[in-house]
Amino acid sequence: MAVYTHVPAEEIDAFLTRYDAGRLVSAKGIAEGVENSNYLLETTGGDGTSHRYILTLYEKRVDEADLPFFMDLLDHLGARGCVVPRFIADKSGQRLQQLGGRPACLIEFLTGISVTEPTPAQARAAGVALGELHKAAEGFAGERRNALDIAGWHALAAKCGPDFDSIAPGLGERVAGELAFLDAHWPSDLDRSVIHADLFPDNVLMLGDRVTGLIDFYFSCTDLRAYDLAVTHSAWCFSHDGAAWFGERGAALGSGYAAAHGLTQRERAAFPILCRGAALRFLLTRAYDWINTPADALVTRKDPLAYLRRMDFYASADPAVLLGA
Ligand SMILES: Nc1ncnc2c1ncn2[C@@H]1O[C@H](COP(=O)(O)OP(=O)(O)O)[C@@H](O)[C@H]1O
Ligand SMILES: N[C@@H](CCOP(=O)(O)O)C(=O)O
Repeated sequence: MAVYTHVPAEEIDAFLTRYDAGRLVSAKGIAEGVENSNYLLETTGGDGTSHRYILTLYEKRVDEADLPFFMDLLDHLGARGCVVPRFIADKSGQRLQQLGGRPACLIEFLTGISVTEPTPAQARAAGVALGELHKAAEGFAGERRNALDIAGWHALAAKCGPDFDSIAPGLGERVAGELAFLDAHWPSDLDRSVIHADLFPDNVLMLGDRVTGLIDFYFSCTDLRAYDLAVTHSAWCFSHDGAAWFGERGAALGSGYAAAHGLTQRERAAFPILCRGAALRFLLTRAYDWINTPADALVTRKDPLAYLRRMDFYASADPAVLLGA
């Protein structure tokens, strides 16, 4: 469960009086997620209708100064037909608040379920949604540096230092070797745009094969567009432990993305390296969290080694099979 900051229900009820959002009926900490504290709120309006909202308190890696970028991006994407949640303004037009000593926002609740074992049809729908997101992001004026780029990976690796080997013997050496490989081979000539950068199945809400919501844009940034597809590939096309790769999902994801956005030959050629980078990025944040998560946080830490297995797979896979024919 990701709740780092505990807010009593009375405080949430008082907080809600700033909004035209009704009175609090229930507030529940949300089990999923690792970055922020999230509550699902249910309220009743004056006419007796009930409403649901997400209350997010920003922790850890989210810098308060970046919140206007995320808000503007979701306004831009929402206005262009992407199913993304709105940040809700209070009675004075303010969207960014403070609660429990943290920056906090009230956010539109979107229906849908996060799939745990995506079918190829669902992977294709995710590819289409990512392609449409990239199309909709064209013309967005905001920019945000990716704090988790290669320089950021080096910095994280240095912070984990000797603790890597407490996760698995030899892990520090593996990470150093992969960083050296990526330093030498990371492409610099591919198109850049605003990307989601964390489009895991738990950040895509679906009903059947239909995408009903894209959430959790708190890693979104300006970076290589095809790197976003690589992140999504690493998250959607493997078993949770990273031991099994599902080629049909990869082909479906790739064909959905290519149909909605298009993928150049240079992006296809660089794809295996982008996937190695994506695998290392999540290995590193998971390893850092494995070592540093506070003991009293209600959060399920994610296994770094599940991303070491993906990294190994990408390093040895036939590049031609990753996105299908
Ligand atoms: N706008 C939303 N509509 C519906 N559910 C949401 C929304 N935002 C978050 N959630 C729920 O909260 C969970 C955690 O949110 P997320 O933004 O992924 O957290 P974190 O940033 O901590 O990883 C999601 O998996 C989803 O179940
Ligand atoms: N997707 C990352 C962790 C970030 O959590 P999320 O709930 O925001 O996706 C991972 O799986 O390591």
